Amino acid sequence: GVTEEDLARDAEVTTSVLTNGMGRGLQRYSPLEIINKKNVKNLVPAWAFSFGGEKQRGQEAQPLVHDGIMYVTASYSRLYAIDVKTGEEIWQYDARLPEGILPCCDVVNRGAAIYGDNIYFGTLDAKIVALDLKTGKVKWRKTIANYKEGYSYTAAPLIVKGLVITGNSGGEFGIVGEVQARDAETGELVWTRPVIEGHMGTYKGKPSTMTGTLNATWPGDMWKTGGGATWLGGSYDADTDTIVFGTGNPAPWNSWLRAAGNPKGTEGDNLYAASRLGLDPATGEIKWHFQTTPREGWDYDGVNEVVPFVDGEGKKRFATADRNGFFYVLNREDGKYVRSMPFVKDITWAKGIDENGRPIFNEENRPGNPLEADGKKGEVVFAAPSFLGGKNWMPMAHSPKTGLFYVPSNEWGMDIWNEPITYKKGAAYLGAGFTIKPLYDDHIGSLKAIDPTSMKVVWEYKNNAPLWGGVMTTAGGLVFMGTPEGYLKAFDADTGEELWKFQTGSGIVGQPITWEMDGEQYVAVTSGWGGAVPLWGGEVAKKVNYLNQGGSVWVFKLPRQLASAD
Ligand SMILES: O=C(O)c1cc(C(=O)O)c2c(n1)C(=O)C(=O)c1cc(C(=O)O)[nH]c1-2
Ligand SMILES: [Ca+2]
Repeated sequence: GVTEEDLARDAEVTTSVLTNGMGRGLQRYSPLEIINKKNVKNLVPAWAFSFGGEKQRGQEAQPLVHDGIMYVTASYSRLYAIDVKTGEEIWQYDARLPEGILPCCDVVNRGAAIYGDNIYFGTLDAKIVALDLKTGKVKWRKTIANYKEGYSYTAAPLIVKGLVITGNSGGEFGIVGEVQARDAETGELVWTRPVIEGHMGTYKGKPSTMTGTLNATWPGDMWKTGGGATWLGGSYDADTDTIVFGTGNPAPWNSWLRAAGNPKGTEGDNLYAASRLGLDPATGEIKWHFQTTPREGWDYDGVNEVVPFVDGEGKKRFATADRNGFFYVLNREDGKYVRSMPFVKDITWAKGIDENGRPIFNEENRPGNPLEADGKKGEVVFAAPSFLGGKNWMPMAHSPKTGLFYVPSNEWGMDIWNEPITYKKGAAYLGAGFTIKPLYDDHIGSLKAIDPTSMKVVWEYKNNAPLWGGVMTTAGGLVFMGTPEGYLKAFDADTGEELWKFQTGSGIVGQPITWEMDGEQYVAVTSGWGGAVPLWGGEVAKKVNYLNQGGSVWVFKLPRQLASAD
């Protein structure tokens, strides 16, 4: 079976991909260099596999490869085991979702996790399932939360020291964000860590510690339905033995309902929504927090992946590119702010970031309070980035070789306004309206190579449609990324020059991987347009409504005889 040591070495071992992120640090970097800048043009398809049915919605998964089998999840909470040599199906599992599930942003699933003889994945009805790797038989199935209250699940689980660690989704329904750890063998809960102040964590079935201080940064009872969904899963920094989870938007979106009126210092910050939390994997206790958007009011979820790396000065850091448009470097020991830069162009909501990492707000760019207007609709503001973010869920990659981060971003804005809202269990809890708009005629998507030490953009690749897929980089000097237009592309990691592309037949919102088999290097990515853009993208959704849906995984290889060819 797969051990903790195997997971710890996943970033270095090139013959398998056992974890989300190609290593629990989520660098999405492969030391493989069989495919390089010169020969990448000879990359050809090896096989493709269809997920079948009418269920062709967004395919956001990262595949895994282990012991001759590819494991890949698909929309509507399905999981496939495929012979990695031939592309033939070995088994499939369909979670058969109940009526009435409430995912905010398409029926996506971002991937699975392998440990022991099991594979684990979460389903849209907020359950976590353990399946036998060889047969696909269910070993156990546990409830993360009640889907009827608006909870769902879309992320890849994280495995650390025999624990299956999951977050939750539902920030648009007034749920409470939480991280849970289960015994991988039995599925029994070991600890829970709610992320909103005032809620009680548990350890082995007993109350552990309260998160924060009751009513310190939330007015009245608003903490009870405060959001902060931990919907993108976490990373693990082995050097400091810390699990890092981001937390989503506070609920409701209307930030006037979460405002101060509270004399205790950090009034109305709404901790720990729109934050990053460093957790102790053994107990779920919070070691540190860093809030990117206090009293968030534009739907800037703070869930983005936190990636441990070593910077140009040899210091151990974390990097994270927030939905709010700023790229942050944090200290690895305590999560303290080190430096930041805007990574999209026309940020309106903040003038910048102060020396403590706190945004310097443009208060006039906060959507207005309905109570200061006609009581029904507050003042409309045009804000950028749009609520879908300078960067949404799609993960960046880091190359220790170039030292750069490759950040998939989008340049767009929105009209946004607030409305009154009261909480009703299982109903949308926004108190806001919005229309997303492009900022430039020729592009929305922008892949940026960012130097995390000098804080400069080294190169940029502009894409017409918004980017919605993950990025991967390799020691061969390459960056791989898919586009909604359907291409998987390879770029020169130093210059951004496009070196190869292949049309997969539907938009790519998946996450590429690479591995080595019989001395040849392979690349795989899922294809199938979807996710939040077609559902929530306003004028941008109209602009890209010609894109076709799909549902497949594509596998490419560099044939041995073409590895040295010009
Ligand atoms: O607050 C939440 O619980 C939550 C969950 C999810 C999700 O689980 O997919 C998304 C969002 N928020 C969100 O704000 C968002 O823009 C988004 C985009 C996507 C996607 O897969 O395209 N999911 C989500
Ligand atoms: Ca959200």
